[in-house]
Amino acid sequence: MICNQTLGRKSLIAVDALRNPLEAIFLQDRITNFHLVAVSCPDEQRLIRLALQNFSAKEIKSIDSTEYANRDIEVESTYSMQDIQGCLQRADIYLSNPDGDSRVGKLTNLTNQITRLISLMKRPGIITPTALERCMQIAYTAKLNSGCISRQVGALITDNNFSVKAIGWNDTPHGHVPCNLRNRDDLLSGLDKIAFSNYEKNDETYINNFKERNKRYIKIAATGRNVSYCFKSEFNSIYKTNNQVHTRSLHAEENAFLQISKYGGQGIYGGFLFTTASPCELCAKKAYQLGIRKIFYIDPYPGISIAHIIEGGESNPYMELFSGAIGRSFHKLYSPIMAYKDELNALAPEIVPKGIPA
Ligand SMILES: Nc1ccn([C@H]2C[C@H](O)[C@@H](COP(=O)(O)O)O2)c(=O)n1
Repeated sequence: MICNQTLGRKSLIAVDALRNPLEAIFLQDRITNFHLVAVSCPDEQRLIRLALQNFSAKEIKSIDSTEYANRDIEVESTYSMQDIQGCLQRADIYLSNPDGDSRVGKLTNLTNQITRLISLMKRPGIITPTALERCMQIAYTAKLNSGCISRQVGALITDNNFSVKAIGWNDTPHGHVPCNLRNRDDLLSGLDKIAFSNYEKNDETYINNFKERNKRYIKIAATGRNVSYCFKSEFNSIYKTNNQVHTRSLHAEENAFLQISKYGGQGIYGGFLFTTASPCELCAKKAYQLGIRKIFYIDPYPGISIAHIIEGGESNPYMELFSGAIGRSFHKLYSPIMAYKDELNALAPEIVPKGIPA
């Protein structure tokens, strides 16, 4: 919020539209009261809406090829091009706009969310977080524990009253060394033996491929960086596959489900799953089988798990895009500047009732 000196009024500034995550990070790092707001809706709704606005299938394909282009990190222009997915992952606030109708007067759902947000920006702590925000914030915090070098995901399971039953993040099984703490040179020079599997240490095809791929990282190792690696990528590069099963980590959702089997707890039939990335096919099957009723998510994880698993059969869990503040914006918007009681008292001079000695 800035003060417009000519009019003597406070203003909020909306920048429309940021589509590059580095641009967004630049502003997030420099402006304390900057909130990166992602307005999104389920993909099928997005397509309906574009069609309602008379975009042809060809035009939609062309927009998508720019906004959701495949990224090659070795090409310099990658860092300045549009990357909606990258921006979604960096957002501080998510607004969900699932209505098929895009006429402004009809956007009550979106308008309500924006009104709430502006009230919080003007007066942090004026209301408390929603149950969805509270729960997703826990999942969001949990994800930072992940030692996965590809993507960090956090998950939370609650019953249908939002009472927390388990949390999880994607990581290797307890006892295995997480990927961020392993390095290529240790495997090749036979150090840190416990960190590597017998397969990695002994399979000739794997080792030969690994040595070949290692050449590109030699310069980086010389700078002192820990050159860790993703086993899934190494393995898939040999057999020219893209098999997710080879990830060393348990998925965040799976880990949360397993906490209950491991340490005991309450059944979660009919409960809710909060996850920072929508579930893959394997986790979607587990959630379905466990009788999870609603799945709240932030990033759509690529794949067919929603259409193929979640929407199949007749006891479908309901998928809901998360809406609300997360991470640093959660703290900024919900931390009152001073206790509200003190603010009211400071504004209203005390009245001493008659008859009571001062
Ligand atoms: N719903 C999801 C999606 C992914 N992951 C985790 C598993 C791997 O650790 C990592 C894989 O990310 P990527 O497929 O981007 O390599 O993310 C997860 O825990 N839950």
